[in-house]
Amino acid sequence: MPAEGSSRTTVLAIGGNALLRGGGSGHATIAEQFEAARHLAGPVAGLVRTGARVVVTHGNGPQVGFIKRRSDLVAEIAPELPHLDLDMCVADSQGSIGYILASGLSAALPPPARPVALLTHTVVDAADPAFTHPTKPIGTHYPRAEAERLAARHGWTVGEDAGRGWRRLVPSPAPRRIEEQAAIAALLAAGHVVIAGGGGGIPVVAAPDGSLRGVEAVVDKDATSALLATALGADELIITTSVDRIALGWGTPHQRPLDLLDAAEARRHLAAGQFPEGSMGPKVRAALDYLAAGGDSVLITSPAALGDALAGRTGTRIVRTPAPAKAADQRNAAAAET
Ligand SMILES: NC(=O)OP(=O)(O)O
Repeated sequence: MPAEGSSRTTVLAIGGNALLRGGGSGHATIAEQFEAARHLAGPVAGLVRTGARVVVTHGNGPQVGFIKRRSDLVAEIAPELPHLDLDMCVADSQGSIGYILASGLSAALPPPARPVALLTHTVVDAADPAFTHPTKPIGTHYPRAEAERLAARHGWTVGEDAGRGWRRLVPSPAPRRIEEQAAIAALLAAGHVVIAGGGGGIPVVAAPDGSLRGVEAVVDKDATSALLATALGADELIITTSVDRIALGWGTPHQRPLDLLDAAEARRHLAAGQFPEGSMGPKVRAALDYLAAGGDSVLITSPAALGDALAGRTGTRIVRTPAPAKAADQRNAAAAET
């Protein structure tokens, strides 16, 4: 529970993959996912103990693809069952992942803080060009030939996913508004750890009468996390990913981890192609969106390193204002040696 009068707010984004690591194949058992959630809960509880109000957002890239695939396969043997469009699949994933994360957090949070998983709708623009240009990888990674066979059979768009295999690609429009923003703020003020914006939010478009209609898309959870952090006036956005720190020259003999950089440097490296699409690119772009909207600081690190990163021992911090050159050089040089 935040200290009385505290208004420090942190938005912490967790990738859908983070719960699935237990299974080497990326298909962890449910028990392994609950175990992973218990591991994630420790650093979140640590944040809460510092008095922070914490919103946990999460990805669903693998899970939403599994749910969609299940629905498509069931259609072949039980065609009477309702088909699930992507908005339904995202809603399903928010329920199941929210359940798993809340379970892990419940055990770790200092009383009387309690987690609340909130179904969250993300309003997108019906005219977003992303609807005709699918880029968001979901579900299982396949060898190229298998992905192309499935694409031909089911009418999927498929593409290579950052060197990790081929996956189904779906539209990923930019998030414009979080429908439950005020409810999230109220839950935070009441002392809850709020799990929200899961899977980037249930993708909806708004009709002129204000009603919401689900659409066939999966919104990028880092983009939604940045928008939510901005909307809540959060003091910090933390984006967790598969590495402890981001790096220049990733995968080359000249790879250099980054400890501290400012928004202008990050923008320059992004434009130079240092942060690939489908991998670090969307995370750095989300960080820059948040900083451009007035946020002060973004921390990028892995879930396992989160505790150390919060203590300043690892992680990459991107700050809005120019980092003092000497301090940044010293910290990046030290990072390169580790
Ligand atoms: N929705 C989303 O961006 O999920 P991942 O981060 O798991 O891909």
